[in-house]
Amino acid sequence: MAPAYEPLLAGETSSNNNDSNIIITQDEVPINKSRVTVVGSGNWGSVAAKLIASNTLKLANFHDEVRMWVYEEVLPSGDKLSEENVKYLPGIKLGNNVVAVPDLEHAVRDANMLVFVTPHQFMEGICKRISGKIREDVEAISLIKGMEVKREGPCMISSLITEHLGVNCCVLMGANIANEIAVEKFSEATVGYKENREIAEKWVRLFNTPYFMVSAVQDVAGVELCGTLKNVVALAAGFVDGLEMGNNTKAAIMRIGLREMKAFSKLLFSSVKDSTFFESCGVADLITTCLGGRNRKCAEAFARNGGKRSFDELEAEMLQGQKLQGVSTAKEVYEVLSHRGWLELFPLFATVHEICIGSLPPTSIVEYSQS
Ligand SMILES: NC(=O)C1=CN([C@@H]2O[C@H](COP(=O)(O)OP(=O)(O)OC[C@H]3O[C@@H](n4cnc5c(N)ncnc54)[C@H](O)[C@@H]3O)[C@@H](O)[C@H]2O)C=CC1
Ligand SMILES: O=C(CO)COP(=O)(O)O
Repeated sequence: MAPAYEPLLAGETSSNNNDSNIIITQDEVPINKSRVTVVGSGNWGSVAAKLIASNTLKLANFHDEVRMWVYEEVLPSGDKLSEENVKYLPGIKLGNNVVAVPDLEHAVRDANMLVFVTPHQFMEGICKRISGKIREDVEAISLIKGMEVKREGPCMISSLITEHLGVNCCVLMGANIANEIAVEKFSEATVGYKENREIAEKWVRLFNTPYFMVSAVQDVAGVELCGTLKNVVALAAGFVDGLEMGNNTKAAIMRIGLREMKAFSKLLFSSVKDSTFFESCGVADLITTCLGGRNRKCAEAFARNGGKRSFDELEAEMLQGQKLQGVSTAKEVYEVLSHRGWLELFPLFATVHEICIGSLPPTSIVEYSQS
């Protein structure tokens, strides 16, 4: 039997048969069809479902239907989120083959490809709820930019998924502001994988479209740390914008931030590759987030208000249910830095957290970050 990730043969099309797990290729070789569930239905989660659903219709080795777990608070009575996520992605059709499922266990139980894309703070609870309730052959991918800090040390979200669910977990990160991809503007993304290149290629095929170009690198930690840490630098860039310090200052902050991202990643995982920082997940994501992301936007407002309005207040007012990842990531990074005695090595990361909690004024971003 050919593996499910066997490249498609020319002329091969979807069988459109949702009732069977087996299809027959032109060579009469039966292959397993994969079932995909997206866990999360926020701004990026909805766009990810749209990308995937456009491909499962075209690719023969995937079932057409894509289930999307919808946390109950987003279900306005009577609205079908499978057509449009009126709260987190209004005005965009996700595809008729996206099925919104409010029950988490029901959403994941038949899938052998799980795509995790929720704000990072909810992932541990989600993993606990589905542990032991998923198929044994599940492959997972995390699109989540963030980390947890445990007593033992930092824990990336892909590791959290692997530890709780006992499954292999790739990551997909990149310069991917969701609202731009939703209207099919061109962008790139990076899949990070540990060992199994064929699984990574299967994920690439599931996400890749003419306007969303995906490539894979063997550096799961590097890719995930890039996506996670750039949110801290984006806050610094937002402070600079709020203080109207200009483009040169912002570029300087981005350069110092990139240097800290690389140094921190390599101190945590010696396997992290320099080349990863030149992929979409690295410098490109840093640039787009510092120019147009939500973390930048809220940090700009925070600085304009002289730090007098909290991030929680600004998030609720400006993002209407969407979640900032940078403020909690800055805290998590700070905990690692203090615990390991690295605070002096990472002045920008440390200063961002101290500004967020009100220990330093926003103007400190340039005074302290350079030392
Ligand atoms: N939005 C974007 O442009 C991009 C986001 N990302 C990353 O993707 C991840 C998810 O982001 P988004 O989809 O944008 O989410 P979002 O920022 O739109 O957050 C809202 C989501 O959180 C859910 N939620 C709220 N309370 C919850 C709870 N108690 N338990 C479980 N879920 C709850 C909501 O139902 C909704 O699905 C984040 O790590 C983010 O950094 C990555 C690339 C782009
Ligand atoms: O990760 C992102 C773009 O790649 C989005 O960043 P924000 O969460 O700051 O909007």
